[in-house]
Amino acid sequence: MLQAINLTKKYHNHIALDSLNLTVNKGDVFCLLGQNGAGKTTTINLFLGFISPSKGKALINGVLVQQNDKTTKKSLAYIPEVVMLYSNLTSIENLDFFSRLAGFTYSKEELENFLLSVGLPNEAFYKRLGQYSKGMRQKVGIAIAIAKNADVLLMDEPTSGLDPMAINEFTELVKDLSNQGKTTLIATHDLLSAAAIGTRVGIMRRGCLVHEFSNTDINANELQEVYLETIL
Ligand SMILES: Nc1ncnc2c1ncn2[C@@H]1O[C@H](COP(=O)(O)OP(=O)(O)OP(=O)(O)O)[C@@H](O)[C@H]1O
Repeated sequence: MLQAINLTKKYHNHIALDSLNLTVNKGDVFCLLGQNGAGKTTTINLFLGFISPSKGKALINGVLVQQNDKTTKKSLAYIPEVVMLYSNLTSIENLDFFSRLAGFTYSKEELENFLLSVGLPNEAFYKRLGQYSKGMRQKVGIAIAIAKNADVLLMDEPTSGLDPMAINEFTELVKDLSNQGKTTLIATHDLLSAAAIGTRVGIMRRGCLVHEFSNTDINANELQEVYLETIL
């Protein structure tokens, strides 16, 4: 579970995030929408402990996030827009390396099963990442998150630059993870994906969360209308 309590980040006199109150429960996929500079990445960075709040708290599974404290990082996986992996290693080697870093040692068969579970084709397992598309790299990133046993996933612009087929595969994968009980927070500009994946959707404006919907409250067209009204 993720919680923000009056979470605030100031840079000098500029408020990047203004008293955010948010709870993302187990199994929820919360999609944060908002224009450039609305405060989405700041929110993610505060949960990651990359930056510290000026006021308020970020909690992961009830534990306070603190910069340079590894406690909350163990239950977290971060999928950035471009997943950073070793291009000269295969996906199996990357997965093995990052799993060991997180304290897990898996057999070859177990590693292959993680990659299969995210929909990576067998023939890609032993190819170097340098030959992978963006969508395939992202799948390896998600396999690493699963292998690390992370129950909270933070994603920043995960569908940016993906083709429609890859977006569709990503959507199905996130839904599966949600059904398995993962807690997911996604910062995105992709309204259609947010409407398709989000169990909840929030719209930010100038550091504030100004709207919050459950997926049963709103469809993609209505979401687009509210979004456009919000940013005008
Ligand atoms: N290190 C920093 N120093 C000063 N201001 C910053 C810093 N990081 C972010 N900001 C400011 O904080 C505000 C929120 O930025 P943030 O990156 O969270 O927005 P965003 O919603 O993720 O935007 P985008 O969609 O472009 O990624 C912006 O006004 C940005 O300029």
